[in-house]
Amino acid sequence: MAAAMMMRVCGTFSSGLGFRFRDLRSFVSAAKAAGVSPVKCLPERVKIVEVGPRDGLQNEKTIVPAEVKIRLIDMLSEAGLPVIEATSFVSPKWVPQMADQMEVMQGIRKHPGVSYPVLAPNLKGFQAAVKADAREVAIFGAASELFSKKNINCSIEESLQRFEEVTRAAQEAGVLVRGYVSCVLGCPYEGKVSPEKVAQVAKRMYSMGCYEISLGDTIGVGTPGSMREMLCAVTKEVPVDALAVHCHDTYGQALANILVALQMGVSVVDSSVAGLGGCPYAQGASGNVATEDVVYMLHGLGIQTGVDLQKLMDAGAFICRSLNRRTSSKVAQALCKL
Ligand SMILES: CC(C)(COP(=O)([O-])OP(=O)([O-])OC[C@H]1O[C@@H](n2cnc3c(N)ncnc32)[C@H](O)[C@@H]1OP(=O)([O-])[O-])[C@@H](O)C(=O)NCCC(=O)NCCSC(=O)C[C@@](C)(O)CC(=O)[O-]
Repeated sequence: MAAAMMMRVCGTFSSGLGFRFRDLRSFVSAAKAAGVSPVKCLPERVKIVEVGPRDGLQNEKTIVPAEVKIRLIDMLSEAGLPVIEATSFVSPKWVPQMADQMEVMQGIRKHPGVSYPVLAPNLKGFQAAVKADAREVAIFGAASELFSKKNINCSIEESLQRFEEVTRAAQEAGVLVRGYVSCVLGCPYEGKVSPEKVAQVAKRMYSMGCYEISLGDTIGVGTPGSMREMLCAVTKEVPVDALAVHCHDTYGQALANILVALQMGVSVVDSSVAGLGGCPYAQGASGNVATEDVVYMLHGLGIQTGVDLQKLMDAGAFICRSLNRRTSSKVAQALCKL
């Protein structure tokens, strides 16, 4: 009886197919009433959003040639990643590494069924992205005023107004929009960020038409405890099946934080091949969680991703060779010794 109830409770909350609880608290209460632990619920399939070619490379001091970026994206497509963030349409004065965005977009082999979103902070970036044939863009805001100012040179409110222009234009052009909220578990300039502030910004971005909101622990300070608290607040405002988590691994908490998010019904995870990455405007931010490590954990939990781990590691080895860098993926380090 309890097992059947658990199947029903977990199935509706975490599959992302039929979210019937108003918020996470209702779900947890229902699970407890059924005599089952809500933390045992995991999705059957997770969508991995590979951010290596953008988030992974944007902070590299030496310019990576466009042909290397193109080869990396092609290898990631071959590894079965369903979403690969390809580049950014931002100011080349702010992020010189992404100045070759048009060449990259024109050089990659677009696999059917794979999405290649690009960052677009404003209408100018959106229009350039459309010219480059992007079918999906990502707008990127923050839950911290100081980070917003440092990263995109405007207040949170000004950024949301700019994003509304982008989402309106995108709707007219039939382009999908994903939204990022940065600093959801802490800010390099302001310190603690309140879960309610994160929920408020996420709600605004979801209401203006973002199909998915990626919650960024930009400097990797979160723990499973703060991740749970933040998701409790956000799931009151945005359906859990429209949420993704984007964890940097500065304090070694990323996999644990992702596991908590999965247990709470999130089924979209951002990660970066070889653990490359870091935002140029977030002091102290280290790399994103490595895609290899996320895939290894998910497959170990019996969760499908559609990703071929060996081909993914080949892509990681390729980019590390090109950057003359050791991989940050523990899984790649371990398996390469075999
Ligand atoms: C937003 C701006 C442009 C504002 O920058 P601004 O200087 O305030 O912009 P502006 O409107 O005053 O324009 C200044 C100049 O930039 C140009 N410009 C204006 N817009 C564009 C554009 N889209 N593309 C190309 N050029 C642009 C514009 O044409 C003008 O050129 P000028 O007349 O001087 O020659 C700037 O601050 C910027 O580009 N910031 C991007 C910063 C960035 O890319 N950060 C990293 C990504 S976010 C991140 O990594 C976090 C994330 C997403 O991964 C999640 C997480 O981990 O939390």
